[in-house]
Amino acid sequence: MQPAAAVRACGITKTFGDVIALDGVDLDLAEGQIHGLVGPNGAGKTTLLGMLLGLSVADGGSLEILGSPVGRILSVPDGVTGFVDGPGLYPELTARQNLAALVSLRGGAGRSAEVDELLDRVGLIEVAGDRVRGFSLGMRQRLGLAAALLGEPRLLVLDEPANGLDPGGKRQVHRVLTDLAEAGGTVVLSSHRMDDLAALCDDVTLLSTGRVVFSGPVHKLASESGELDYRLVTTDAEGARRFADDVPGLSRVAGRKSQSQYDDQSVVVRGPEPALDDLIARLVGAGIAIRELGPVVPPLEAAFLALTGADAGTGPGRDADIRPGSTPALQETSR
Ligand SMILES: Nc1ncnc2c1ncn2[C@@H]1O[C@H](COP(=O)(O)OP(=O)(O)OP(=O)(O)O)[C@@H](O)[C@H]1O
Repeated sequence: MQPAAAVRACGITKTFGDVIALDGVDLDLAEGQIHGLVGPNGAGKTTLLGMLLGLSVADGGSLEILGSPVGRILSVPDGVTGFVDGPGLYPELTARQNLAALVSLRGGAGRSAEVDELLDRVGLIEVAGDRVRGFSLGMRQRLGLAAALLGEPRLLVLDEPANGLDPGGKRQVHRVLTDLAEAGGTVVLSSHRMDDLAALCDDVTLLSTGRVVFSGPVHKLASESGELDYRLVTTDAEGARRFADDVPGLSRVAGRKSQSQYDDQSVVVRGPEPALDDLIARLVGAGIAIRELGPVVPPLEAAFLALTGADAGTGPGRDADIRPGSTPALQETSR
């Protein structure tokens, strides 16, 4: 049986004056899923998330949240929580008092055990008695997440929840979100970090200028990357270049200078995977060992750039194929 839909959006439009923020967006989120929303700055992610939180209404299209239709009024069903543009917190109150205030606003006095349990889950129990005014960005994010988790939401909506988090904090937040989804809750979050989305999300929706340009499993998005550039570091760079020039379908491209100690020994090639396999087999056959091999731009990032039309000139050596016999000059970048 298909899981029930937590969100069903069809043809959502939203304009701000002349700006079309959302332009016929469809979104189907199954219950128990973690869904990622990704896209360039200004793509419409926050606008869409705000709508799911009842902070704004669509100009056109239909929206159903947790089985209830949402009309043209600012409201969403019970069980929807989250934040966009950072969590709203009381700076003069402590972390514990912030959560307790929310509990009592919702008529749930006497649930202090839940408050402390949540503070513990997001890694703030040690600073539960400190005023939020002195909290770092990452600590505020953690507290905002704890606030959103009060009362066990059925749909949790988060705008860049990993913003400002250190690696440990990120892992903690990932665990909290995964636990919620395993318990049947639905999470929809935006992020600019493709690696975070890959680690966390079942499906992703890629928005570009208010339109959906991809929606589906993360691994399928990766397969939209087209041909990738691969950097190879071998024990014989000159030999590797010669072999690369001989492999049909493979071209050598100029690599950007990276921090790698192997820069002078690396070769960057572009082509389909079978051609890359052919090169590897030839190198190994010739006794040239491979020390490093990987895509220069990770596949998810490459897919993002390709589908949003943002890849022109961003790849290393784009439009700078190297002819056999020439020496690849590593390009300096400003990074
Ligand atoms: N309240 C508003 N008034 C006017 N324009 C707005 C408003 N909110 C959003 N926009 C515009 O709508 C478009 C989409 O904005 P939105 O904030 O949804 O994008 P985003 O994908 O979240 O971007 P970012 O990654 O930079 O946060 C942008 O062009 C933005 O300038």
